[in-house]
Amino acid sequence: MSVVHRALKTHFGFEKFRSRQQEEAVNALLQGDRDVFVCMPTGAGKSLCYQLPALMASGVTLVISPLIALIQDQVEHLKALNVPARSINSKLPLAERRQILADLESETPRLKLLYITPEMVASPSFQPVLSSLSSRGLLGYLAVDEAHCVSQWGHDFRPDYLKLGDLRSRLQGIRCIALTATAPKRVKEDIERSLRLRSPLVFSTPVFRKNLKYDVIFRDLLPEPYVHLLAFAKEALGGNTAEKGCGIVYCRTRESCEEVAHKLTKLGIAAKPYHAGLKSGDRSENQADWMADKVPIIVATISFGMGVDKANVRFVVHWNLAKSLASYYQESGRAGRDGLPSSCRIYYSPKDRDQLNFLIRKEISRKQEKRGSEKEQDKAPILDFEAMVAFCEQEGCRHATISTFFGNEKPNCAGACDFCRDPKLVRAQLARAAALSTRTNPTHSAEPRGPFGFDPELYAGGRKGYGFERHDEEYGSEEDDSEKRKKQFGDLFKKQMSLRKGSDAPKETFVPPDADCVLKDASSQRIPRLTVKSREHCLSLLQECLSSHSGDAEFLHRSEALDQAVDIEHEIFKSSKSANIYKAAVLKRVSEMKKSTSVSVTEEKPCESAEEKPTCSSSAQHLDGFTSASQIYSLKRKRVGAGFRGSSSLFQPAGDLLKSSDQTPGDSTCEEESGKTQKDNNNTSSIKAKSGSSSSLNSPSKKLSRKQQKLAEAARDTRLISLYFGKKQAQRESSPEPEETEDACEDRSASANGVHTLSSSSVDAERAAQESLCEVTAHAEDYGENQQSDGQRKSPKQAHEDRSEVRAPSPPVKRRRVLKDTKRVTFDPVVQETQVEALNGDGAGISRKPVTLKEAADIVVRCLDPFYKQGKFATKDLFKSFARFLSHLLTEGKTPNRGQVKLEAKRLIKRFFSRTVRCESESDWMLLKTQDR
Ligand SMILES: Nc1ncnc2c1ncn2[C@@H]1O[C@H](COP(=O)(O)OP(=O)(O)OP(=O)(O)O)[C@@H](O)[C@H]1O
Ligand SMILES: [Zn+2]
Repeated sequence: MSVVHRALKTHFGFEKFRSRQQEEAVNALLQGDRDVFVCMPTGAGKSLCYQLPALMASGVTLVISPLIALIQDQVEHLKALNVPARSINSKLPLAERRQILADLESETPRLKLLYITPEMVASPSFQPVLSSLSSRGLLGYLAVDEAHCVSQWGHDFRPDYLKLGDLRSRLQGIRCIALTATAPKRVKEDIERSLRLRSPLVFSTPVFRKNLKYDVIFRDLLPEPYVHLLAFAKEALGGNTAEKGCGIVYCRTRESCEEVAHKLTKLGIAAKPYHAGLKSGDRSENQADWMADKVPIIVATISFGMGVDKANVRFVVHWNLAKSLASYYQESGRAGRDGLPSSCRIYYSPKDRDQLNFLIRKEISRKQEKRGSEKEQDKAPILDFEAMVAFCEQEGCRHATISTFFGNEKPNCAGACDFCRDPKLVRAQLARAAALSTRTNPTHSAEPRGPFGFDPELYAGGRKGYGFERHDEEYGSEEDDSEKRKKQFGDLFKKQMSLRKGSDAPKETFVPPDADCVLKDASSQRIPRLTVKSREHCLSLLQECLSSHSGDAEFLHRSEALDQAVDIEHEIFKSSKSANIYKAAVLKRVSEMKKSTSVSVTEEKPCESAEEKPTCSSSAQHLDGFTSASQIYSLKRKRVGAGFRGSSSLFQPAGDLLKSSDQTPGDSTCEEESGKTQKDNNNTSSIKAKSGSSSSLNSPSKKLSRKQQKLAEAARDTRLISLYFGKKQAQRESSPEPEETEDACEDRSASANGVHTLSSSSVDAERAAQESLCEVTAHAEDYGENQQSDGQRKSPKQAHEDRSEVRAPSPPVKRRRVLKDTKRVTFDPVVQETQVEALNGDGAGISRKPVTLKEAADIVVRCLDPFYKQGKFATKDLFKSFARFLSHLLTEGKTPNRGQVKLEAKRLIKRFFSRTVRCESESDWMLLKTQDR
C-alpha cells in the first residue's frame, strides 16, 4: 500500500480513490511543482483533493470558501474525522477564535486546514496572521474552493474572489489548487487568469454522467400536471419508495413548494416542503426526515442542496426553470451520486420562462442603476439563461447541450435523454407547444422564434444591457438621459409584452411580481386588469388594519398581521371575478374589521365605515381609483385642505384627518369625533402642538383625536409597507416634488444617522482590532458587510443611500408638519426634536417625554421589521425575543425619549447585523449587552 493510500485510509477511512482524477489531483499537489485546477461534478469528491495533501504536507493549508455555511459543514465533517481543521468567522465564539489565533502564532501550529471567507482573507486585519505564517514557512497550500466565483461570467460571481489574485502573488512559493464543479470554458479561463495559476495541471471530469436521464415536459400541455409528476416520481422511485431512494422537486417560490408538496401528499406520496419561510425547526425536521428516508420527496427552493450529500436521490425535478444552464447542471447533478440510474426532468412553462427572464433583467438593471454604468459581464446571466431556455426548446440531445456548454466534447448519450431516445416524441411535443402558443397569442405565428415563442431578440433592450422598468411608472417631465432611457425601455417593454400577449392595449400588460412578493398566486393573471401592484396595495391595507387592531401586547403583530393579510387577500382574490369586485371585497373586509374593532374600543367612536355613514367618507372615490398609500398618508400642502369633509374612513387622507377636527359639529356625521377631539384638547399631544405651528395651513386650533392619530399612523405605515413591496414606488415618492416633503427630510435624517452609525461602528471595530488580535474577525466581517453586491467597497454615502432603501419608520406626523414649515435643513433628529419643541414653545412635546417599554418595543419592532422581512432571523420567535431584548436594553434604568430610543435601536441593530449575517440563536445578541453598549 502506498503512503498516499495509507493516509487516505488513516484519515478518511477510504480504501481507494473515488476516481482516477481524484487520485491524480492528490498526487499532483503532493509531488508536483505546478498549480492544480480541478473541475469535477458535484459530489465527485473534490474536497479530498486538497484535504489529503494538506494533512500530508507540513504547515497550514488555507482554504477559501465563499459561504460560512459551507465552511461550517466542511469543518464539522473534518472535526468528526479528527482532522485538525478550523475556521475563523463571525459566528465563532471569542474564546475559540483566540485559541485558533494562538495556535497559528505558535511555533508549530497544530491546525492543518484553516477555512476562511474571501472577505476575511482580504481584510487588512488578517494580513499580519497571514504574513506571519508565510514568513515562517508555515503555509501548506492555498485551496480555492468554488473557484468559479472568481469569474464575472460565472453565475455566482463574488467580487472578493478577485482579490485572491493579489493574495496569490504575495504568497510566492505556495502552490494553489482551484476547485469547481461548474466551469464553462470562459469561466475556466477566467479562473486561471484571475488566480494567476502557473501553468496548472488540469484534472477535469467530463460533465457527462451517463447514469442521469434528462428530459423536458411542457407543463402547459398537461391536463393534470400534478398527476403527471406523481407518476414520474413513482416510476423513478421504483414503487417501494422506502428502499429505492428519494427525490427532490425544485420550485422557485415558497408558495409553489407548499402547493406541490401538498398536492403530491394528497395524491398519495409523502412530500415535505423546504424553504426559508418555514420555521427553522420545521425546515430542519423536513430535511432530516428526507435525509433519513422517512419522507421520499422534498419540495424545495434552490437554497436546498448546498452541502446536502445524499447518494440515493433517484430524481431531481425542476417544477420551475433554473436561472442558468450551469445552475441547472449543478442542481440536477444531485441525482444519482451513487452512480445508479436516475432521472432529471424539467416541467417547462413559457410563463415561467418569461417571469424569470423579467426578473433576471430587472436585477441587472437594478445593479446597473446602482453602479451607474453598464458592464460587459452584465450579459452573463442573460446568456446563461438563454442557454437554459435553449436546452428546453431546442431539438437536440440534452447531454450534448450540457457538454458543449462546458466546453466538453459531445458525449455518447446512448438514449440517456428524451431526444436521443425518441426524437419524434420531442418534436411532436415542441409542435404542440408551438401550436398552443400560437393559439394563445396569434401574433406569434408570424414571428421567427422557438416553439413557445422564445426569441432572444425579443428582449433586445436587455441584450444591450438595459433592464426592464415597470412600464406603468410615471416619468418626470424633465427627461435627462437616464430618464429618457428608462422611458425608451419602458416603451420597449410595453411593446414587447404586447407582442407576447397579442394585445396592443398597454393597460393590459401584466407586470410580473417582484421576487420578494409575498402575495399568494402573485403571478396569476386570472382577474383581468388587476395588477400585482393593486393587489399589494390591498394587502397592505388589510395588514395595517389587522396590525393596528390586533391588540397591543404583541411584539410581532406586524409580521403576524402580514401572514393573516396574505391569506385574507388570497381568499378574496380567489373568489372575485373582476378587479372591481375584488377591490370592493377588500374594502368591505377592511371596513368590517374596523367595525368590529371599534365596538371593543370604547374610547373611539368615530364614523365607522363608508357603508354606514356615507356622508362621512370618501371611500367611493378611493374604491374606484385605489387611493395610494402615499395619498392617505401624505401631509403635502396641496392635499391639505382639498380633502373631504369630516371623514374618518380608513381611506381618508391624513391631511383631511387633520382637517376634520375643524368641522363644526353639525357639518357631518362626525360630530362625536369632533366633540371628542375638543374634549381631548387638554391631553395635548405633540401632534396638536405641531399642527399648531403650521397654523396657516392646517387649522391649528384643533388637535387630532386618538383615532385620527392612529389612522394617520396607520396610513403612514401603509405607505411604508408599499415602500417595502415596491422600492420603485419609494423612489418615485421621494423624488423631487414641487414642495419638499417630510419624507425627504426623514430620509436624510436616516442617512445622517447612517453616517454616524457607520463611522462609529468602524471606529469601534478598529479599536477592537487594536485591543486584541482576536477581534480581527469582527472587523473583517464588517468589511465584508460593507461590500456592494458588485464588489466595490461602499463609500459611507453609498452605504447610507442603500440603507435608506429599506427605510426606517418615519417620525410621528406631528414632527413632519413642523419640520416642513421650518424648511428643514438639519438632519440630526435630536436637533430637529429640539427645534420642534422650541416652536411649540412649551417644551412638552412627545419627543422629550420618556417612552414606556411598550412604546420602545413598538419603535424597536419597526426598526427591526425590515431585517425580519429580509430573512435575517432564522425564526419569528428569535425576532420577537430580540425585539424584547432590545426594548428592555433601551429602557431599563433609563428614561429615554422616542428620538433617543430610535437612534439607539438603529445603532444597535446596525451593529448587530454588521457582525451577524443571520440571527440563528439567542446567543447571537448576547455580546450586544456587554460589548456594544
Ligand atoms: N475516495 C473516496 N471514497 C469514497 N468516498 C469518497 C471519496 N472521496 C470523497 N468521498 C465522499 O464523497 C462525498 C462527496 O465529496 P465532496 O463533498 O468532496 O464532493 P465535492 O466534489 O466537493 O462536491 P460539491 O461540489 O458538492 O462540493 C463525500 O461524502 C466524501 O466523503
Ligand atoms: Zn441525448
